[in-house]
Amino acid sequence: MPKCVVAISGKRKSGKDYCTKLIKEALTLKDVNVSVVGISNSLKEQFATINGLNYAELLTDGSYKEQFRKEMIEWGEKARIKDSGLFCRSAIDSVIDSDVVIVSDCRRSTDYEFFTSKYSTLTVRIEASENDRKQRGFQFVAGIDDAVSECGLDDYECDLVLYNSTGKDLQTQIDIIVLKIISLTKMN
Ligand SMILES: Nc1ncnc2c1ncn2[C@@H]1O[C@H](COP(=O)(O)OP(=O)(O)OP(=O)(O)O)[C@@H](O)[C@H]1O
Repeated sequence: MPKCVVAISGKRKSGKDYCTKLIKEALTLKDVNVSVVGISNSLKEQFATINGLNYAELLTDGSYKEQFRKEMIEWGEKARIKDSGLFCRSAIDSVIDSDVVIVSDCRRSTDYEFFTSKYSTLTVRIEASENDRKQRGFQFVAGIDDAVSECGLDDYECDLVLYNSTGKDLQTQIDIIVLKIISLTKMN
């Protein structure tokens, strides 16, 4: 069972994956046994298994994923109504022996409820200016960026906020988060 779950959220192109990678590298340098999982990957894996599809292709942004996108979203919503923790559970079950698990894409309050109720969890919000996000490829899409799947955690009070914008000292913030994670692993 993980000693610490780092549950990351943030708007599109805020840098969730980028910061996850930096946190993972910094923890690995300190000999911490750490894994990274994604809730949306867990959804895609289950959808692929049930429908006999190519999971690896569903992970890419190509036309294969686009063919199944709508159906996959609808299936995921129905599955979440029955069991809101389904994809969180299957994501973390795959790495249950790691001391630290970073969940790189929490989007809904039910995701945070799942992890905080079961594990010693550090909730981390990645913040970036809209300008920086746009430079990283963000474009507002109605129906996506104003939906619960993107805004569900906007008002959640996370334990830590990481400012990943131009002019912010990201590395110092990563160092602080890493110390906090290590202290949590020592308490459990
Ligand atoms: N501090 C940074 N310095 C340089 N490049 C960055 C920084 N933060 C993010 N990026 C780049 O911006 C792009 C988007 O970042 P990333 O994929 O981490 O965002 P995300 O929040 O995971 O996006 P999405 O919500 O679409 O999954 C990537 O190409 C990443 O390498």
